[in-house]
Amino acid sequence: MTKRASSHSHDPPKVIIIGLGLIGGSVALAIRASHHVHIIGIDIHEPSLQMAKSLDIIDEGHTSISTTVQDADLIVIATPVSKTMELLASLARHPLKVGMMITDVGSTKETVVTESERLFNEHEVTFIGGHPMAGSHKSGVQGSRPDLFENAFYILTPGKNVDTFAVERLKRWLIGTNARFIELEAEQHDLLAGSVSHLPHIVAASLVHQLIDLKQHHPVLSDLAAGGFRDITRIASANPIMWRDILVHNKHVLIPMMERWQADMQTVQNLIEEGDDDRLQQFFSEAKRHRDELPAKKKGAIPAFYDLFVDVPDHPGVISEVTGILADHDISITNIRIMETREDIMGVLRLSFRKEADRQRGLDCLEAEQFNTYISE
Ligand SMILES: NC(=O)C1=CN([C@@H]2O[C@H](COP(=O)(O)OP(=O)(O)OC[C@H]3O[C@@H](n4cnc5c(N)ncnc54)[C@H](O)[C@@H]3O)[C@@H](O)[C@H]2O)C=CC1
Ligand SMILES: O=C(O)C(=O)Cc1ccc(O)cc1
Repeated sequence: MTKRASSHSHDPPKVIIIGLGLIGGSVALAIRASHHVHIIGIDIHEPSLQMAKSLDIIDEGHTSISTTVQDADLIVIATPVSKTMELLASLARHPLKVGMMITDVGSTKETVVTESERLFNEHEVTFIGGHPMAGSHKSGVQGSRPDLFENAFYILTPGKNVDTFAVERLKRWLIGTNARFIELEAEQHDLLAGSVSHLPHIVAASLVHQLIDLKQHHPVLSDLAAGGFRDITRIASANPIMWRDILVHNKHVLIPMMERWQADMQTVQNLIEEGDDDRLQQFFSEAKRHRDELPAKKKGAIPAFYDLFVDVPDHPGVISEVTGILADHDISITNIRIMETREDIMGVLRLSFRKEADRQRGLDCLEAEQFNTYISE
């Protein structure tokens, strides 16, 4: 169902965000940063709406789509994918403004794009699938940031009936994300996201499951599972409902990938059993070569951090001196780690920043205080 525009021409455009979590909130903030708009948030969880309102992410909030959608110029659906499918069906039953646009942010694209093509076939509205390839294992609107997608790939999957002007229009809406837009076929998107994001997520969760079993007999294991284990399993702390939906909607990609994964595990097992040292080493060196070739600074499904290394003399108080200099210049760091203590009693601090600009400012002010800093890719 579509209807003619009814709002007054001087009213700011109306943007509706359905699902005010980490991603919905961050998209709202990015749109607000670049447009004069009225933003309506819709979420079944009332406290999320209140939080979004108090953080000035939305202008008004509602717990159902009801009548609010009819004047919308842009609707962004930012719920777990199965809910997105239901919401698309529900939107198609509502009167919508002619020429308005709907997009989503879900981690899988094919089922959503196919469903939208079926539902909006007769409507004068445009649906373009979207997937910002950045985020976090933390969920909820309180973690929203306008720069969450800065420099990240933001994949758009326009269906076959969508023209290039509509894609440009959506990019303009999302310009405040400062993301790098690329267009892919939904099918290709799901294959690639399956490989770099969905399968690794299953593996991370499965590693944690192994730990649960062993921990029952060896309580000290939790303490030992710091460092590498924490890094490789960080994503297993993400929202289980969201990940359940991703697996359900990317089933046909993930099943063959998991078969391949199991075959690879079997191969490694055979090499160990056969004592084939050469091929075992080859297994690791080939993986290392390809891993080392991955771009270091680009944001992808695994967020990159901007690291700065600082030589520090090994004396008490030096760490607070470094962090104090950064705090004095109002520069936030996301992580700090003592890398090594060298024989010549110098240590190395690794400081992680969220943005390249922050790292550069950090470098400038630490160098000004006579610290030796360097960047290593
Ligand atoms: N978390 C991440 O890092 C990324 C997530 N995505 C995708 O973004 C989408 C949202 O993820 P997050 O923001 O992380 O989740 P979240 O859990 O932070 O937020 C989801 C929000 O949707 C609301 N919601 C659920 N059902 C609803 C319904 N029927 N109507 C209205 N609101 C409803 C929830 O109350 C919640 O506030 C998912 O489809 C996910 O696949 C995409 C890129 C990155
Ligand atoms: O936290 C991380 O490293 C992520 O990989 C976040 C993420 C989760 C789901 C996506 O579809 C995209 C990015």
